[in-house]
Amino acid sequence: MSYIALLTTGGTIASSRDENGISRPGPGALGLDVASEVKVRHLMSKDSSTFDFSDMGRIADAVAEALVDEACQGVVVLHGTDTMEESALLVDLFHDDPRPVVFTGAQRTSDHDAPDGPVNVAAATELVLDDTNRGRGVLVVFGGRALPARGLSKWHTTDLDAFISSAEPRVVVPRVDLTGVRVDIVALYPGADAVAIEAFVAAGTDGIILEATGSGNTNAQIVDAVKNCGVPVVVTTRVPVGPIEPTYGGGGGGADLVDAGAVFSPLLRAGQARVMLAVQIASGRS
Ligand SMILES: NC(=O)C[C@H](N)C(=O)O
Repeated sequence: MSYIALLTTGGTIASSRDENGISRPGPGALGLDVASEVKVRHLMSKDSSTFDFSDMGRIADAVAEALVDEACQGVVVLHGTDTMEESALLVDLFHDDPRPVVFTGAQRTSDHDAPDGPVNVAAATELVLDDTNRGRGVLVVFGGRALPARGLSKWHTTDLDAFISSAEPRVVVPRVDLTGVRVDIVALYPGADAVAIEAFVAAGTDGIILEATGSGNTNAQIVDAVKNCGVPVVVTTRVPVGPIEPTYGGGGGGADLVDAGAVFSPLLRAGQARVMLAVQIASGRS
């Protein structure tokens, strides 16, 4: 009999609040009425902000393992919203199977008066069962919308419609292990200097994501630090929406960053640009 594989990882959807109102993921009931054609596998019970590359790799492995069975129609992954964009992208990069993989979660805990988790899970399972979603890669179903994982970012801390997506074209790459890869994100702002870049290089970073201002701009000190850092540098922006382009000069513009050796991420924001660069670094090693 065919079925949907449901992988749980924790997050608010699996959380309840203690007497002080603090939310913590628990191993117990998700408050869901899962249909009999759903096979649940509890992977972990963590807040997604605590995830590292090995946790994300475990999720990618579990998705691949679930899809080994031909009777599995697709996979739903329950995941915290804080880093869903990173895990969903990692799974999407390796997902070369037409069956849908859908991430979802919740903004409200399962003990909330009006939890959003059950509706999101129902929407995610419906999406897996709809054949028109075959071949679309990894999707995120949340707050009434289905978005591609590629280009996803969390745009609202509490709204039930928590994500936006810039829908980059999909490219699938061979699976790699990210263990031991270190990619750091440097936030840029007026007056930023080389200290963070130099500290990450001293700590042994393999690559740096610059979360630049505007369409991908900064100042001459950062451009100099990029020129001298000796590791790959990818430029993204702190602006939530819009293309990232090297269209400015003047010493600290995006065009100067490119001249200094940086590469632009046309749409991905920092979290996903970091996963993408880590996969590229790991692929170069294997
Ligand atoms: N809404 C959520 O799921 C947030 C939670 N901190 C998590 O990412 O695990």
